[in-house]
Amino acid sequence: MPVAAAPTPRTTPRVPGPPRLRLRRELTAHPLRLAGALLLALVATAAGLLLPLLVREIIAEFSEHHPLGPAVLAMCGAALAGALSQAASGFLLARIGERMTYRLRIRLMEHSLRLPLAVVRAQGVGDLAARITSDALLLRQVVEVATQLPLAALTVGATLLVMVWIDWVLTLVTVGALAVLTVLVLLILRRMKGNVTGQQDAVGRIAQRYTATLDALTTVKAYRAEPVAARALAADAEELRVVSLEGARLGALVPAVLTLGNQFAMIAVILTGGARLAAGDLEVGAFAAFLLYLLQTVPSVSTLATGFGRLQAGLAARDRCNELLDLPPEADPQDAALPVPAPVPDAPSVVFHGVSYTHAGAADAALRGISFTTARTGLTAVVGSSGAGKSTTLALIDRFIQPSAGSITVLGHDTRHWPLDALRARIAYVDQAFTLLEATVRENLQLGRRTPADPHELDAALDAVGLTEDIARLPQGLDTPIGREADLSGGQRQRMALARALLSDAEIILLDEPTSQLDGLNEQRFRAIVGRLAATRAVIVVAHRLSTVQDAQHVVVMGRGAVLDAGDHSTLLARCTPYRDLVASQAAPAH
Ligand SMILES: Nc1ncnc2c1ncn2[C@@H]1O[C@H](COP(=O)(O)OP(=O)(O)OP(=O)(O)O)[C@@H](O)[C@H]1O
Repeated sequence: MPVAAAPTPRTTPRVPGPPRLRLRRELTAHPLRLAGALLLALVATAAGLLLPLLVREIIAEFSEHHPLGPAVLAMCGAALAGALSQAASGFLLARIGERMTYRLRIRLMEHSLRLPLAVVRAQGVGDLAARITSDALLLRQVVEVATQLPLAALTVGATLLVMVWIDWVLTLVTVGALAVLTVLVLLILRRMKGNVTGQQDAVGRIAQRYTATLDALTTVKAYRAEPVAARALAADAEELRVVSLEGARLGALVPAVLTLGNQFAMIAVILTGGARLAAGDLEVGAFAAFLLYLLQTVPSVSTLATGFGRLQAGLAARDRCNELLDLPPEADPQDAALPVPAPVPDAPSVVFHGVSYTHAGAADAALRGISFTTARTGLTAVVGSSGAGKSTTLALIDRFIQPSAGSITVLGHDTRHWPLDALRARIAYVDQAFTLLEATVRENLQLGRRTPADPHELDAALDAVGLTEDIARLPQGLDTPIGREADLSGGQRQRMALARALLSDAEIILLDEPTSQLDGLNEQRFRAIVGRLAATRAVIVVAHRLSTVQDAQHVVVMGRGAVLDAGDHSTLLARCTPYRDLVASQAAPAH
C-alpha cells in the first residue's frame, strides 16, 4: 500500500524553503538591460510626443507659406526613431521576462523535487505541473507590464503638461473625464485578481485530474470507465469555464469603459474648444495639436488600464508560485552540513527502537512502538497481513517519513544524525512498481551510483538478471530511452530494478516485493539475485511469497502495527501462531 499522506507536524519540523519570488528583485536582477529597455521606451514616447508639436508647426508653416521640407523630414525622423526604439525596447523586455520565467521554473522544479513524498502526493502532481507551466507563463507578462505602466503614466503626465501649456481650460476638462474613467476601471480591476486566482486554481484541478486519469488509463479502459472519467473531467472544465467567463465579463468591461470615457472626454473638449475658438481665445493650430494630444493619450490610458489588469493576473500567479515555494522541503539546509558519520563496524544494518507512526489524517497509528534489529548482511523478510504496517516500516528506514516516537538506527547512527543525502546513498529502495525514470537504460541502471559503472559491470548486472538479450534487442541498446509503461514488460522492469540495486553502492537494499506471481524462471532468478545481494549486504524485503520467506535468515512478523515475533522460519513455525497461519494460508509445505 502506498505511504502517501502529509506527515504529522511532529514528524516534519518546519524548515525554510528557497527564497520566495520577489518581483522587484527579479526585475532589477539585470539593471543595465532594464535601464536600456526603459531608455528606448522613453525615446519612443518622446518621439510620439514630438509629432503633434510638429503638426502644429506644419499648420503654421502652411498659413505663413513657408517651405514644409524641414518640418516633414523631422516628422518622418521622429516617427522612424519612435518605431525602432519601441521594437528594441520590446525585445529587451521580452528577454528579461523569459529569463525570469526560466529561473523561476528551475527554482520551482528543484524545490518540488525536494518536497516530502507525502506533500507532493497531497498537493497533486497535475496541480504542481500547472504552477510550473501556466502560472509561470502568466508571470512573464509582469515584466512587460511593470515597465509599460510607469512609461504609460509618464506619457499621460507629460502629455497633460504639454496640454496645459497649449490650453489649461481644455486640459481641466480632459482631467475631469479621465478621473471618472480611472475610478471606474480601478473598481473593475480590484475584482480581477481574485478571479485570476480562481481560474488558475481551476486549471490546477483540471491538470491534476487529467494526469491522474491518464496514469490510470489501463484501469479506465479495462472497466469501460471512459464516460465516467470524461464526465469528471468535463465537470472540472465546466468549473473553469464558469470562472473564466466571469473573468472575461470583467475583462470586456475595461475597454468598453475606456472607449466611453474617451468619447466623453473628446465630446467635452470639442464643445469647450469650439466655444473658445469662436470667442477667439484659441487658435486653430493649437486646437488641432490639443486634439492630437488627446487622441494620443487614449492608447496610454488603455495601456495603464489593461496593464493593471495584467499585473493583477501576474500577482495572482506569483502568489500561487510562492505557495509552492513556501512548502517546507524534507530536509533543511543545515542537514547537508551535518558531518557524514562513518558506519559503525559490526553494527546492525537497521535497528527500530519503540517506533510509532501515525499517518496524517489517519485515526489509528500505523505503527505502535515497534522494535526489531536486522543483521549487517543477509536477508530479512518482513511479513504480515495486509495493512500491518510493512510498507510504512520501509518508508521510515529511507526517511521518507519520520517516526512520531522512538528512533531508528542505520549502520550504527540514528537516521536523524545522517545527512539525508548520505543516508539514502547507503540505501537502495526498490518499490513495488519497479519504477524506471524516463531516461536511457544506462542512466536508469546507474541511478544509485556515485561513480559511473564500467561496461563490464553493466554487462555483469544485466547478465545476472537475465536481461542481456532483451536490452541488446532494443533499438539503441543501453542508450535506448525507456521509462514509459509500454517500454518494458513487468518482469523486465522488475529485473531492471534489481540490476540497479546490484549496481548500486548501497549497503542496505529495501525491497517492497510485488504480490503478483512471477513465472517459475523469473521467480528462480529473483531468489538468486536476492541471495546474491544478501551475501554482502543487508536485504530487507516486504515478502509476500513464501519462497522469499523461506530463504530469509531472519523473519519479522507484523500484525496491526506491532511486531508479533521475529526469528528464523523454523523457530517461528514452532512458536508463532500468526506466522503458522500465514504460512498455512499460502499452502506452503511446512517443514
Ligand atoms: N497515506 C496514508 N494515509 C493514511 N493511512 C495510511 C496511509 N498509508 C498507509 N496507511 C495506513 O497505515 C496502515 C499500514 O499501512 P501499510 O501500507 O504500511 O501496510 P502494509 O502492511 O504494507 O499493507 P499491504 O501488505 O497491504 O501493502 C494501514 O492501516 C493503512 O491503511
